[in-house]
Amino acid sequence: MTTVEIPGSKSVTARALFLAAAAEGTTTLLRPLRSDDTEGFTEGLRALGYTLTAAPDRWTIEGRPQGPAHDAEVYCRDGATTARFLPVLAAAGRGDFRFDASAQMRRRPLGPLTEALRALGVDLRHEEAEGHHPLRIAADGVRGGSITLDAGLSSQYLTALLLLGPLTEQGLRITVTDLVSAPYVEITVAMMRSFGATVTRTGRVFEVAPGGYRAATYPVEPDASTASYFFAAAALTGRRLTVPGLGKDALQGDLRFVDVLARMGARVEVGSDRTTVEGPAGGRLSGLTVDMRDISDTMPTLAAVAPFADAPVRIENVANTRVKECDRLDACAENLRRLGIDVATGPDLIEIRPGTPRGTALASYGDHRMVMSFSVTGLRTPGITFDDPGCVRKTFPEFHEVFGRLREEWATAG
Ligand SMILES: O=C(O)C1=C[C@@H](OP(=O)(O)O)[C@@H](O)[C@H](O)C1
Ligand SMILES: C=C(OP(=O)(O)O)C(=O)O
Repeated sequence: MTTVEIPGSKSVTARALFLAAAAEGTTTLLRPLRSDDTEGFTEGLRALGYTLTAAPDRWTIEGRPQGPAHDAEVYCRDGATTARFLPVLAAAGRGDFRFDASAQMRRRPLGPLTEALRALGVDLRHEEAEGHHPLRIAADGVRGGSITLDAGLSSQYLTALLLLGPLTEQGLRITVTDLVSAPYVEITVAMMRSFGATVTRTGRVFEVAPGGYRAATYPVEPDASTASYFFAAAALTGRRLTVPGLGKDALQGDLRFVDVLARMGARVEVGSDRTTVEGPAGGRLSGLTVDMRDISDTMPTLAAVAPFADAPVRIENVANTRVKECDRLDACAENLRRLGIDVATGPDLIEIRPGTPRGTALASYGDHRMVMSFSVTGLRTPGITFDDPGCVRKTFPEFHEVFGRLREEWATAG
């Protein structure tokens, strides 16, 4: 049996960094993710005037409940958590702030979030395209109140506003008209409570009380989206693989990817503090139709193993994957076609037909998930290469070493 240690969750690390910065007192994060996204987040916090000490598995952050207090420029790199959460932290402070991001992140929308901030009285201006980075905020605190939000394109808009709630004078009442990636909001609410905030949800209405956050010692759980590549690898090769640290109490919805693998014929055990997947003999997977609106970061993982199923794999309700690091529906379709697989896409779906992939050069699209997903295909298809394998640095800089060791272990075991 194989055990793979997965690095910390990007989503949990980003939220913990925000909460630590906003809290009264000194927070310690245990086993945070060290990757381009989280380094971008800490670099942004430092630019905003926060003090962080980063030993490898232990970061400490001095909170500043009054928020950033001097003018600053922040470069958010490719990270949407950085690009969507930090402007909100700045808005709660005082000063003139400018935020910019990479070309990839500049293309990704944040209009519903910046509109909501304006509705709350924040003086915010997009420098170039409306609803996109770069942007300027002349911050003078946020009074709070009631807003309506469409989070149908990204749950991160709602997460950012929820995080802001306790930092407002009067609290926030957010009525959500649509919500994609809903489990990420559950992570947000659970973590806000761990840092002392009061949040309630009644159907589509979230209420957040004022009163700030309290520092905590916070252990970061392993990243469930990253774990999906290893679970898929076991499913595809008929092996048994365990990921410690992700069990029944895990915060991340992406762990539900193992339920998809179970429907495809894998044996899945979700224990109190670990999850094990055992692929069917010979990796003979079943086809299926699955709605991935809640867990769409794992859509490319499924797309990459789908050709090996005995019937079509149809993934529905994933329109939002078109506004990620790349247009993931088109990118997956292009790469599957390069592998010789028959595939169809619609505005919000992809259908992959069974086939035998032929090894070839694939396009990375600067998207870590494209590279990690099709590396799994490579377990059964020799000769797959990528034009930009290093883009895994966004969430898992050591991916190729760790995945390579797994390949070797399995090759030796026969
Ligand atoms: O809040 C978060 O940490 C995230 C939310 C999801 O984004 P969307 O809500 O934009 O789908 C997910 O895809 C992203 O990787 C991380
Ligand atoms: C979409 C992703 O990242 P983000 O939105 O946080 O940039 C991802 O990690 O797949």
